[in-house]
Amino acid sequence: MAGTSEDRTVVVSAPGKVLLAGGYIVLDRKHTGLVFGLSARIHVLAQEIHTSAGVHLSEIVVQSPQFLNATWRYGHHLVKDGGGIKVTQLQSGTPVEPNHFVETTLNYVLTYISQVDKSRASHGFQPASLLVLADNDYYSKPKQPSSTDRPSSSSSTGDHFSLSASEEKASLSDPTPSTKATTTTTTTAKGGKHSRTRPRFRHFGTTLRDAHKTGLGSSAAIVTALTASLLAHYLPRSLFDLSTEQGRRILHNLAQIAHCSAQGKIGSGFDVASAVYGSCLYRRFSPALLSGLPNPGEEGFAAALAALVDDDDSSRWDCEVSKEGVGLPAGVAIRMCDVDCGTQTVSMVKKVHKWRDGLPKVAGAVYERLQARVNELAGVLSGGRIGEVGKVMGSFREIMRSMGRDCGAPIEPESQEEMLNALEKVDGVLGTVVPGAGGYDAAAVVMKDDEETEKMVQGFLKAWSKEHDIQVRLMKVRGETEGARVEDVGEFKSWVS
Ligand SMILES: Nc1ncnc2c1ncn2[C@@H]1O[C@H](COP(=O)(O)OP(=O)(O)OP(=O)(O)O)[C@@H](O)[C@H]1O
Ligand SMILES: C[C@@](O)(CCOP(=O)(O)O)CC(=O)O
Repeated sequence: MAGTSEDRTVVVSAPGKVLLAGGYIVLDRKHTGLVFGLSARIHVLAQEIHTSAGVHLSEIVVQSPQFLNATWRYGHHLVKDGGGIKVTQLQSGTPVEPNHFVETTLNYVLTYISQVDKSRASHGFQPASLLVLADNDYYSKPKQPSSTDRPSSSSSTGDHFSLSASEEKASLSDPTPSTKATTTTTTTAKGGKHSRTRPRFRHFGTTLRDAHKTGLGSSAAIVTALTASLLAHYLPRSLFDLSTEQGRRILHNLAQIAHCSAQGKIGSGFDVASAVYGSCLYRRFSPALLSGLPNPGEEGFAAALAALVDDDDSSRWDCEVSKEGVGLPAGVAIRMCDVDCGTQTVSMVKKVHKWRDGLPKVAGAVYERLQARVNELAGVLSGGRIGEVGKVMGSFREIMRSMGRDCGAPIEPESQEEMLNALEKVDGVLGTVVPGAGGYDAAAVVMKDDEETEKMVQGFLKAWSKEHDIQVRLMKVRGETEGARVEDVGEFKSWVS
């Protein structure tokens, strides 16, 4: 929670997503998608930077301590003719690659703040530090060195499993059970035991560019959490309060606009919607909504942005987020299997759209069939009809596969098909799917939520990995209904300066 008026330290987190059913069709306002929020969250801790007496600093610093070369420093200025606030990345020492999502979000959110809080004109933006902490499942595990070359001491340099200074900070001083590091014991090449500590936010030993994403929607989660933490840090509660319906609407609208701009395209926005609201049946907003908005820095941008974000006319913001009829049966979980690959969604969407535009009637009928499965799946899951999950998911997969064949996009590649078919035979597994756009992103498994099933699935994936010389693993992440939330700063106190 934000503290007193002097202490504006705040942590906001936003969940990742899994579009269980509705990929492609959800790009069309006629249709909806069934999206679940995930327990993997991106947290952003916003705090003031305290400067020594006489030192004047106006930087906003964003840092991702889990990656190499991931500190972005920004200066900012007010652009004439209502062009809003623009940030400029400052370089000192080793050049740092720009972070387009972070920079764009700052442009939009600082502009919005300066427009709705007139006192900003006189006192500007105090320097702030924004720390991004992503749950480990957003990225594939760094490759484990083979047992013969694994160093025997975890302090050796270059060992991705050793603790970086920041990891030590997190794992050693985190006070609550949920943030405590877990210790696992492995057998070394010489047969000795070797303990290593797994911190809550691990260091991936790579730059962000080289990290292997698992496809949980990191950009939507970071844009949403960064937007919310900036709003909560700089604005008084009377202007932004995430616990209210109005606060969530402001967050949703602003994050959607910033995310679309950073992506350079207008996706359906299901990922930002679930980052804000959690699991839901989602109908997209009309893309025309954003067409009249000037770009950051252009004349009239600030006023137009604030008017659009604050617009509560539902005929303009015509997206629909329905949480009713979305849920999971008791004792059932959505889990994810990382295949350590990742997918180029954009090229897949192009192929599907080319096919749809060439054969509108055929495609229309296929989309209708997919929509029927989306609705059925939502009904079966929220109604607790466990016995029907497999059939509905199987039928959804079949139509997606056939659409993929027709348009030449690997929506359910053969390797995934084979693995999922075999996985569905494991006791306790109810259904599987390659979610979202499909391809090689992490696969989703709807399964019984008990230790026995988890063990069997893990055993299956281990054997499958060995047999096929790949790395497939059951991630810790699970479907979760809650959206963006303010976290207890106390849980992050080792990161507060
Ligand atoms: N931990 C992080 N710290 C800072 N920026 C991040 C972090 N994680 C993601 N980003 C930003 O998000 C971008 C990744 O966005 P992209 O759309 O490629 O992936 P994604 O949203 O995870 O994709 P998918 O929907 O397939 O999961 C990065 O280039 C970076 O700008
Ligand atoms: C293809 C699409 O419908 C879903 C993409 O989902 P994902 O990024 O693969 O989870 C695109 C979109 O909805 O923006």
